[in-house]
Amino acid sequence: MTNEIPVENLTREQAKAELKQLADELHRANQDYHRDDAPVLSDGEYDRLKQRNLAIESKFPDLKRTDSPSDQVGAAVSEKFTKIEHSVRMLSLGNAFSDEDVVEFDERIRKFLGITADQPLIYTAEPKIDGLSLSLRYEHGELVHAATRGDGAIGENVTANARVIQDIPKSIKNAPEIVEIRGEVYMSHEDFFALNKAQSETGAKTFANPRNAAAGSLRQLDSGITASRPLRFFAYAWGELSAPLGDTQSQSVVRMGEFGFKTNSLMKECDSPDAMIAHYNHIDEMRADLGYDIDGVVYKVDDLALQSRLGFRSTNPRWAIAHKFPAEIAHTHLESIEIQVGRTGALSPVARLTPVTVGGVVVSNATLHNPDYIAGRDSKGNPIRDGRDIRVGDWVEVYRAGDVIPKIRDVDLSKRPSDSVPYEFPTLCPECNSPAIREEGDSTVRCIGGLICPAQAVEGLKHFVSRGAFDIDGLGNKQIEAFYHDETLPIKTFADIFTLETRDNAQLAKLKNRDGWGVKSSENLFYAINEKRVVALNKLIFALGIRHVGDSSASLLAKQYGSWSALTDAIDSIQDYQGEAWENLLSIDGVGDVMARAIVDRFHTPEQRKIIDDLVVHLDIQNAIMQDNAGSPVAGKTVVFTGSLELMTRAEAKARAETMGAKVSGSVSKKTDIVVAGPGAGSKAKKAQELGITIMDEETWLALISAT
Ligand SMILES: NC(=O)c1ccc[n+]([C@@H]2O[C@H](COP(=O)([O-])OP(=O)(O)OC[C@H]3O[C@@H](n4cnc5c(N)ncnc54)[C@H](O)[C@@H]3O)[C@@H](O)[C@H]2O)c1
Ligand SMILES: [Zn+2]
Repeated sequence: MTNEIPVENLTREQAKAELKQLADELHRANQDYHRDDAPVLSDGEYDRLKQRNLAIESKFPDLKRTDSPSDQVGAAVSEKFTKIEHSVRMLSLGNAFSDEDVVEFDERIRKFLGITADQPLIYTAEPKIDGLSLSLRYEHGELVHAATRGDGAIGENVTANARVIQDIPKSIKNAPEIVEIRGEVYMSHEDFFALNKAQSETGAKTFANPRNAAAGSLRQLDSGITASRPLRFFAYAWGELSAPLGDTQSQSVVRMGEFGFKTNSLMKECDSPDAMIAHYNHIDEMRADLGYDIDGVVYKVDDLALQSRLGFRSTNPRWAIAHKFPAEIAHTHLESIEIQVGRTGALSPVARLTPVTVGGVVVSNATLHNPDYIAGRDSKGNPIRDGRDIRVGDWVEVYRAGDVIPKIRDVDLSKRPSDSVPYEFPTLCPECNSPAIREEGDSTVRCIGGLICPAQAVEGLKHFVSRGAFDIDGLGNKQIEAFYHDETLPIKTFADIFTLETRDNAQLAKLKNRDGWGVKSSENLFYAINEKRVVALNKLIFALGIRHVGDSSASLLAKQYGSWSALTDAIDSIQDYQGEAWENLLSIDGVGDVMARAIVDRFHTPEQRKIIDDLVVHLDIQNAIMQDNAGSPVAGKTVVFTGSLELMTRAEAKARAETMGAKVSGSVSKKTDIVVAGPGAGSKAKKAQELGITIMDEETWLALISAT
């Protein structure tokens, strides 16, 4: 919704229609998030839609719907659970997104209560835990039931599950007859990572963030599953009480601690908006080191007598507000910088971060682009971030926009450790120790090791088998990694893929004994590989993974040269990036100097060339219909030369035929279209005659192909 109309310009009609649409969208988002633990929108986007809905409603109060999302808490309970009606409603919180919002919150409260600016008013400020809320009812000190928030009035009965959470006491001492303790069920970062790892090892579903993991784990029908999940609980509020727990918010929380609940040690009493904001900033700074997710800071009026005078408004208490952290931005430590080597040898710096949840997703890596970006320069050499460089140990600002890879936007110099040193970009490839070089005008540093570099070799193989290239069923990234490192039956080069079956049989079917492979799956793999021995020229060129040559460039090259031999002959004849063949290559629309050099370099480097030559002997490469030959009389035809040729050599005849879009074959079959027979043509000409195939002499053939 980038081109949405500003709220002040909306007509009544538009406002009405949009309120309907927002109600639907937010209703759906609430169900995805609260009932199904599977949000589709990011939290930032959800908050934005909700704010817009609110803004439209305040401009057109009479258009506010009866099912307005502003009046709803969470989502209706899932049918999976029995229901529990809350004796005191479980509410949501109003939001503050800026410091001004906090100041206004204080002003509103003072105005409501008639407390002037010079009179004291105490607030508590505490982390807003990003989990899901749970209400625990104790009667005579015994836990009798536990319920999720649900839609605020009716929650899901998760009593059996609450009983298996360690932080939740089964009974409490010295408590009033009826006590409802409310708080947040959450999962620590460490436990979240361990759970996801275990889940993925058993092929079970993994969770996007600790909140979803906590919600998914609590809302289980089998409490055995809940018990196996490391859930934690912080107490911060209460529902029905037969006697108060204290006179203030702070006292009540202390009392809950005495009952045996965990309470948050970062809760602080503040006497002004400034103090609240200062504590918010302090908590923001600690955020990355807490070990669990928080998404803001909650401020509450401390005095419970004032809280009850303030009361509620729709779905929120008037006496509290959640000051949210910006959803798509987070701050964290840069623990180290790692270099990843890609298929083209590019050394990509990756920041390893202390995990932090940004926009609902846990982020532990971010791209640092290239050496310049780390040093604080853009591609033109202009300073970025005012020239601030990025160092290991720094405190950095991470952001995500949409679904893109997280990035580091800025660094806080005030938090830089005094012993930190500027990052030195490696001059050797970390994978193969070959020199890593930065070419003129290129912001990227590259390993020159080519396919002797294991990183490039593995990435090159992954590309080779990818869709759009050889696309071999059953041979994906995971299998390539495994085969590359396998000792008995390795795949180190392209050709190794096509010799896999022979090598395997020679070793008495080793593959089928390997982990994850059986007779059937190895046979399937060999079948899939054999199917791909016949390959279109453009696919082969693309599969080689030559730098700058994507699939459309590969098709252009294939159309230009028509055949593999024409292509290699042309490139082999190029010297010092000059001459006719070089000019021809450059003349292809879409092939520039940089790409042309990359192609020539690839074919002219002996080790690299050997890899290609070793590969093509296993393939049946199909010619491309050449662009210029769309009208060629022999385009797409299969030609056989037999007998001795007098006007040209065999190699030349083949190359020229291929240049014209024909396919040259060594033997005559039903698929043959033309047989060019020179003197002494024997059995092939005879067979052609029997099959009724066109037979012509060399001269006629030459006339035919030069006619166009
Ligand atoms: N991505 C989505 O599609 C989607 C959908 C719905 C909701 N959401 C997210 O949830 C938020 C709204 O959910 P909400 O209704 O739970 O409101 P909320 O998260 O803004 O605030 C209310 C909740 O805060 C929790 N909380 C944590 N620590 C607390 C503390 N110390 N004191 C008091 N309460 C504390 C309680 O569970 C309480 O119910 C949105 O802002 C959004 O971030 C996202
Ligand atoms: Zn290398």
